[in-house]
Amino acid sequence: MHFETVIGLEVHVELNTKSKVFSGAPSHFGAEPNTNLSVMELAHPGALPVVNKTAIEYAMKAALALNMEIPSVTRFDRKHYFYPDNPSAYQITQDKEPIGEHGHIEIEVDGKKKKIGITRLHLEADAGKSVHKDDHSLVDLNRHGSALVEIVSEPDIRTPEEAYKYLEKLKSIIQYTGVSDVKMEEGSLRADANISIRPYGQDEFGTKTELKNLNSFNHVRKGLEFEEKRQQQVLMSGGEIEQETRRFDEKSGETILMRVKETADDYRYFRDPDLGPVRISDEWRESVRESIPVLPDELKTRYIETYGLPEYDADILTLTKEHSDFFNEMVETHQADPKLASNWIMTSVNEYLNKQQVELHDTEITPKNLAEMIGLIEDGTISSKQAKKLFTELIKNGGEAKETAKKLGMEQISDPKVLGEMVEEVLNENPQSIADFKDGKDRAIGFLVGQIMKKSRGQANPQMVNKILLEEINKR
Ligand SMILES: Nc1ncnc2c1ncn2[C@@H]1O[C@H](COP(=O)(O)OP(=O)(O)OP(=O)(O)O)[C@@H](O)[C@H]1O
Ligand SMILES: [Mg+2]
Ligand SMILES: [Mg+2]
Repeated sequence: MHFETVIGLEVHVELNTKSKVFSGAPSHFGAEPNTNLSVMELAHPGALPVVNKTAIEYAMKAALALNMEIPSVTRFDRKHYFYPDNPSAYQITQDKEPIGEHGHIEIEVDGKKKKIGITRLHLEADAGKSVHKDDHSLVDLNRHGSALVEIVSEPDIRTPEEAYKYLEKLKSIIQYTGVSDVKMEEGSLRADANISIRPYGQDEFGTKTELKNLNSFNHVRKGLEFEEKRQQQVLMSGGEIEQETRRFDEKSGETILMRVKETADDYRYFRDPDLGPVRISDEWRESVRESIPVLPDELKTRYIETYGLPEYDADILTLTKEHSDFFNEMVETHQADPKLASNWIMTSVNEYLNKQQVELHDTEITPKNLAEMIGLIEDGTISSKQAKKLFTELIKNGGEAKETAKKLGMEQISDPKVLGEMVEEVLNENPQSIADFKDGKDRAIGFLVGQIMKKSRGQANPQMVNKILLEEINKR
């Protein structure tokens, strides 16, 4: 039997507001445990929430960037559950009237574009953290009450690869808006994946399982691939899928049962009586819309249409804001050739970042020195082989391209007189190669060029060597 996979993603994004969503306590990452607190987070009797206006605006910004509609009134509800890191025993969230609804983003898989619907985006208070040590548990409430948005996709995703692309695109859009750092490793972006399968042609969805503990987009993809196969095996062997929450185990690459959901959780949602409705006027919504910077899709089109870049390049350059800002500055401020700039960023720069597991701002390469370096290749001052070495030096230790090239003794020899003498010497030393070339063995030229490069310790300008060499051979 053939099955179709159905996937829906829940993504939590922590907003980078200075203070928490319902109190004035600070909310920066990395503080000493239990220092980002106020009476609100501790749920002291009588503590009252006040909604953070910036958090509302950031949530609106994210919603608009995701093509969502924003209603004129949005409200807050209490979602109840007991947990040691939740002193009030409820979470302030939004149930029926979220800030954003009916959005979508466009992804591309194997050259095919596809729209993935986004059901809703709502604003809520993040939870605290329990840290388990030996035989006891510690509670850190620093994250408790930080402004969090949950972005819920429609079950429109059909493959683990589409899920990966959706996350990549969502992350890049949110990053461009500037409302979150979207760093999975710091917990400012977290994803849960819901997945079910059904026989092809069947209308109803199958029973879904929910994957948690996904620490990277790669794990999302791997976890979904495993789960897809596991569910198929269960159905093929006559079993039934249980509605379960499972976690992804990175060591084995398998998903492991955490708990079975027999019924829907009873959160006893009700309107938070301490928080009034938030009214969103057309003017407010439109002023937030205007504050949204150019988003990756628009930038991508601009790269293709204005700079003539292939779609492939444009995609990679717009994956992070840091990359496209870097590229823009190379091209606009330092007049680098767009295609050459793109090539260097996509290959050498990205290879270095992947290998060292760092980000652009952690390195010493700048739009200025990379653009200068490309200029040196273009005007023949350095060879492309030398450029590779110079690049490594620049990205590690920085410096101006020209000066660094000089320091590394890299300037190319382009003086025809000096090159002419070298050609002369090499030809005199290798009469057999000249004869071979005249017999039609083109490979002899390569050998001769190699000898000249060797003589010049790699500094001769190869194009000029080629030209002079051919001229001289033809004279003999
Ligand atoms: N049969 C299904 N197969 C795969 N995905 C599904 C299926 N039904 C729903 N989904 C997806 O599961 C997700 C459900 O998220 P939602 O936040 O609405 O509910 P929840 O996870 O049950 O609630 P909570 O946020 O309290 O955990 C959505 O992304 C939705 O598209
Ligand atoms: Mg949810
Ligand atoms: Mg869920």
